[in-house]
Amino acid sequence: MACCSSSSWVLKPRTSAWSPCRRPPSAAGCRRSLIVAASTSKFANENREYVIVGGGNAAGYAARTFVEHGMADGRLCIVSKEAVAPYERPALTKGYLFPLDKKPARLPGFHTCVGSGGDKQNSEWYTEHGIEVLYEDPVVALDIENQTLTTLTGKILKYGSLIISTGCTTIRLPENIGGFLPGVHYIRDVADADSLVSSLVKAKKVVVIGGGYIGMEVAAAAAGWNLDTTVIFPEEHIMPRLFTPSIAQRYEKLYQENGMKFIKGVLVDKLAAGPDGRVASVSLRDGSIIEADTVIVGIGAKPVVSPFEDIGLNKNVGGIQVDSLFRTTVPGIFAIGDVAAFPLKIYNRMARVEHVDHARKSAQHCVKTLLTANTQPYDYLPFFYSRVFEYEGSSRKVWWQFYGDNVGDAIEIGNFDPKVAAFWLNSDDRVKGVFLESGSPEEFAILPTLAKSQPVVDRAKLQSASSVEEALEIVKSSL
Ligand SMILES: Cc1cc2nc3c(=O)[nH]c(=O)nc-3n(C[C@H](O)[C@H](O)[C@H](O)COP(=O)(O)OP(=O)(O)OC[C@H]3O[C@@H](n4cnc5c(N)ncnc54)[C@H](O)[C@@H]3O)c2cc1C
Ligand SMILES: NC(=O)c1ccc[n+]([C@@H]2O[C@H](COP(=O)([O-])OP(=O)(O)OC[C@H]3O[C@@H](n4cnc5c(N)ncnc54)[C@H](O)[C@@H]3O)[C@@H](O)[C@H]2O)c1
Ligand SMILES: O=C1O[C@H]([C@@H](O)CO)C(O)=C1O
Repeated sequence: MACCSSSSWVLKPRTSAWSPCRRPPSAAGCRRSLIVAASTSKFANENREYVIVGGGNAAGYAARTFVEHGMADGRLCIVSKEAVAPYERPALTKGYLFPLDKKPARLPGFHTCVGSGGDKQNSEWYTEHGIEVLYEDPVVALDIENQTLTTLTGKILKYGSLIISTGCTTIRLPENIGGFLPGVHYIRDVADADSLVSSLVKAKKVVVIGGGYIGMEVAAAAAGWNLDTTVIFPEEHIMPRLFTPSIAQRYEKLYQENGMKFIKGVLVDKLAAGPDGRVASVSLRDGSIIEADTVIVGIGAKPVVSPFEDIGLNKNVGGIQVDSLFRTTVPGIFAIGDVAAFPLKIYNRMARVEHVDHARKSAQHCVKTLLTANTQPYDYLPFFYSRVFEYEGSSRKVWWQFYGDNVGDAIEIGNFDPKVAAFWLNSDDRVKGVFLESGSPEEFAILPTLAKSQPVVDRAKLQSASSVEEALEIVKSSL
């Protein structure tokens, strides 16, 4: 069989609307055409038809979609800053931090796409599918005119189409207040998680700074290690961007029952080192000092836009601006996952979503658009979740999911025994967002339909529901 296109390694024109041949190439055929084209090119061996920058969650799902379309073999290159093949990042603050005697998750156990029931794509999987992966060699420069990328080690990669999936990086406390001391941890990748585990094995007093996702997941993990743990954050309650004060209070009580201490409404002034140079204490703006041998900081993340600023950024939500097909303002260049500022069609606004469901779905949608005649706009329903206290022997596992938009008034039903639900209604009594803790699989499964359909409900009837089951029935019957 002839290769899909004898010109498959001749770079395509930079248009986001080109439609390549869709016949699956034979692996051998494609590799032959690579050798022929490369030897005649000015950029010998440097031409790549499709390049993905970033080897994270979105990249793993994008690679799978290339394979599904028969367009990976000999055509796709992933340039990664990390040393390992793409993995399901959420595991790092969940199974990865289980106590060492409670079977913690380790690679290769959670490479993408196992988090959604797909193949475990380890490094051999990429080799077998003819995908070139450049590890530990971040991209440091982009030349839009010449369609080239430069990596840290000096490789110059000429691309046909480029997908940027550089994700986010952790926001750090400044060095001059002790944010870089030994024993102070941030957690974004598997190397960070390993470093944290090496501190936890000898830790006695842990301070967690930040009351968001990282703070709550890492604090729950520290409880599993039976460590004296204090969580410090500037707001009134945990998870301030999503939880209502009342929902937060229920979770805080559960954490306190597991030995956690909270210091709320205060900012950190300084982290100080002991005689061994490691962090020894955390001073707060109110003058108090808390001893700590291990500090974990989770104060948010920011999109990694460098060195891609010239492509066009979104001023309001940050990140690289794309349209509903993940096309940037430069033809042939796309952005997906945490770094992409995209039109959130359902709410008619631009958004950046720093959660794994969007990373997976944006990757699939973008690659489908690139490889087929797809012109269907991305129509995303925001989905966030967390799971804590999952380790064997924990007295109470916690699993919540949220779909939609947390705008308007929240109506809360249930006693956290273990279920609780919340429904956000706008001024027209339309359901905008739904939250559920410890629901059954069937109950969780109905949530996206409720949030997507946004039914108008009888507010008084919903408020008087005596159980989560009854409340869900009321909303379902309004569809
Ligand atoms: C600890 C943790 C736990 C999380 N848990 C959950 C959860 O439970 N549920 C949920 O919905 N979401 C969770 N998230 C968020 C979720 O992991 C992200 O939304 C998702 O990983 C985004 O995928 P991405 O591919 O856009 O970015 P990432 O997965 O961050 O991948 C980006 C990759 O690009 C690399 N990179 C950056 N710059 C360059 C460069 N110049 N050249 C080459 N490579 C580069 C990075 O090293 C990284 O490997 C969690 C995040 C973290 C950090
Ligand atoms: N289950 C999940 O979806 C999940 C889990 C872990 C991480 N993540 C992702 O990882 C990234 C980082 O998470 P995160 O928890 O760091 O961010 P976050 O935005 O969820 O929480 C940041 C928290 O930091 C605190 N804070 C902010 N500035 C501070 C300061 N100067 N001093 C002290 N506290 C301060 C606030 O309490 C705030 O709630 C995000 O993209 C997040 O979506 C998601
Ligand atoms: O989405 C997820 O993927 C990982 C894990 O399931 C992979 O095995 C995890 O902990 C999630 O929350």
